[in-house]
Amino acid sequence: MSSDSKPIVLVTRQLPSQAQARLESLSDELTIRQHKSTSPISRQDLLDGIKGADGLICLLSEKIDSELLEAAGPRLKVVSTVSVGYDHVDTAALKAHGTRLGYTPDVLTDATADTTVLLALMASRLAKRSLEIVTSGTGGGFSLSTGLGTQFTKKTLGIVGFGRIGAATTQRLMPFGFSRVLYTASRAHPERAQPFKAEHVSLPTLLAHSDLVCICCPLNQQTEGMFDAKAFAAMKPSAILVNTARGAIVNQDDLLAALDRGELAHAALDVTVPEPLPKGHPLVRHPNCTILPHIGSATEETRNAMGNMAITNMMAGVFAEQMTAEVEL
Ligand SMILES: O=CC(=O)O
Repeated sequence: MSSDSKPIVLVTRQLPSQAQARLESLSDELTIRQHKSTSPISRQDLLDGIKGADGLICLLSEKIDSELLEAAGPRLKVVSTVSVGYDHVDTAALKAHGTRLGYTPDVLTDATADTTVLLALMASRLAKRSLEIVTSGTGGGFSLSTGLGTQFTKKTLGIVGFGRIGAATTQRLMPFGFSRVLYTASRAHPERAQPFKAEHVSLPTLLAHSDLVCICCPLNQQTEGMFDAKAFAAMKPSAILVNTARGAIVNQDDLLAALDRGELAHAALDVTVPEPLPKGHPLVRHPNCTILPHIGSATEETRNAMGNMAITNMMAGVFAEQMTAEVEL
């Protein structure tokens, strides 16, 4: 194919190594424009790079809206996001533009559930405090009565959003000894819940009874700001909150006030608004808040699988074929 007639694809980031090699192997079929960096593309470079493109591979850091679609022009057939969440995409604008949307569910379920467990254990066993003591050299060694965390034996687990990641998180946490599992979801999932005897309850009931609350739901109009002052006031003062979904599900000002008031014991967050939080942000400094830099799916295996699925979705979109995972717009 001559370079003039080859479809043009914009890729907004350096992909993980195996996926990058596959992308480069497609250069006979595609004209690839790539922001070959591990840092986000600037908005201006995105708007310039998308002009006349047939396909886009993007990340959750890029806002896909009508301005971008207008800059792209009528050839843009597919947006393929390297993420399971697509709250950064204006789906109505995409539909109106006649552009398909690919995403990467399933392949990141295990890694994200692992990260949720990691944060739950870090919070329950006060890992932030212990790491700081060792790093600052202020620790006095083994202590019988200080630095004591809590354990999950005979406690109640609350899962907010009982999709693939919520269920995988529950499966991993059950061996820690939870005696009861509650979940909220827009509808009951009896089959998914059955192995754990998980009970479908309202959010207030889940918050009132859970010792560990894990947010595993997508960000949308219903869930934005769902964890606000009222929700924190309803939690057990001994409870731990883990968020590996999206930062905007939690009202961070309300969370800070709730932690200061002792309305919950600890918040462990993989996601925040913005990402990263500015240096010295009160939540970063808070002794009862543990923050990771959005590493939910960050394993070699998973990120390569996500990159590969995004390439497959992009190719299917550009050549009018069936995608591995397409969002119904
Ligand atoms: O947060 C990551 C994703 O949505 O894949």
